[in-house]
Amino acid sequence: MTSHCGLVAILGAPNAGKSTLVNALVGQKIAIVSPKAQTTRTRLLGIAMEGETQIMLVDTPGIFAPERRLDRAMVQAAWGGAQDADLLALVIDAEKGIGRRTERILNGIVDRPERKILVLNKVDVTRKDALLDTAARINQGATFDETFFISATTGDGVAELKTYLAGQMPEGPWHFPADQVSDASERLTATEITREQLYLQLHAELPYASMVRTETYAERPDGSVEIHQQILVARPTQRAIVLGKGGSRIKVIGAAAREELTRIWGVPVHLYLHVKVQENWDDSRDAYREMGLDWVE
Ligand SMILES: Nc1nc2c(ncn2[C@@H]2O[C@H](COP(=O)(O)OP(=O)(O)OP(=O)(O)O)[C@@H](O)[C@H]2O)c(=O)[nH]1
Repeated sequence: MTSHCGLVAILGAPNAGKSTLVNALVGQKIAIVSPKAQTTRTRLLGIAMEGETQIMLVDTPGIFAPERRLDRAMVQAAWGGAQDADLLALVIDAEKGIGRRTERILNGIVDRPERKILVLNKVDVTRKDALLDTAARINQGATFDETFFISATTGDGVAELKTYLAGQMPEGPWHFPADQVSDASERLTATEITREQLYLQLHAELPYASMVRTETYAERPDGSVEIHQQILVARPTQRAIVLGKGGSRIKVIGAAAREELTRIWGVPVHLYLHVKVQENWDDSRDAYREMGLDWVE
């Protein structure tokens, strides 16, 4: 049989469920998911296999009106991820419907030559009439070749979507070995998993003002992995929040991240976290490079 391989760009407003969908299509967690919008910062490739077809999925940061430099860089990464795609998939939170952000993306892709599909997500929590109404309204523009109704969390409709995507991929050799699920390095995975725990364990504004940096990653002779990470925050008050009373919160964050990494890699992980105050960390080019983002003026 001839092999097929192609790139699908997953677009959508923050919180639409793009990362959850990529994980569902890959069949394994590769992108971090959180109830907070704008969790996804960098371009990350998920790799799904269906028979002899390799589907590369670009999980882009949710596109929104950028004001801060960090946000602008994320938007730039999002559109970069959509370049060279064989197919564009717009994911919409069906329960919320079409907001300004989705409209902006729609305007951005309407004239693009690629095949486009509409994915209405979260059908598990959406009323049927609202669902059909949203689908009909968006399809008035005749922008989309197909419409899918899915739930990325329950898996409803995901297999059909995957089969469809596979059928759209052009003929060609695979870009990755069949058992590879993502293009993220171990370092990046470690960074992302700790960042996910920061999002999950902390509330309020703090996570947007923080950055995780993996300083060292080393395999020990016994096969386990030792990782040292810095959590950069902008102010001493934020440091105190991350640490928690007597260091209790950083302990919980570290333990959860360590467990998750051990589960993903199947080897014991030793994780050391240090919280560091660095004012204006988000104004440094180095920080952007480490996050996989381009510096924007
Ligand atoms: N009920 C329900 N919740 C979902 C579904 N898919 C995703 N979610 C939830 O929606 C929230 C956002 O999901 P993500 O996958 O992080 O969304 P995203 O579009 O990648 O978000 P950004 O990283 O902000 O761009 C999470 O709390 C998910 O658990 C679904 O099918 N049904």
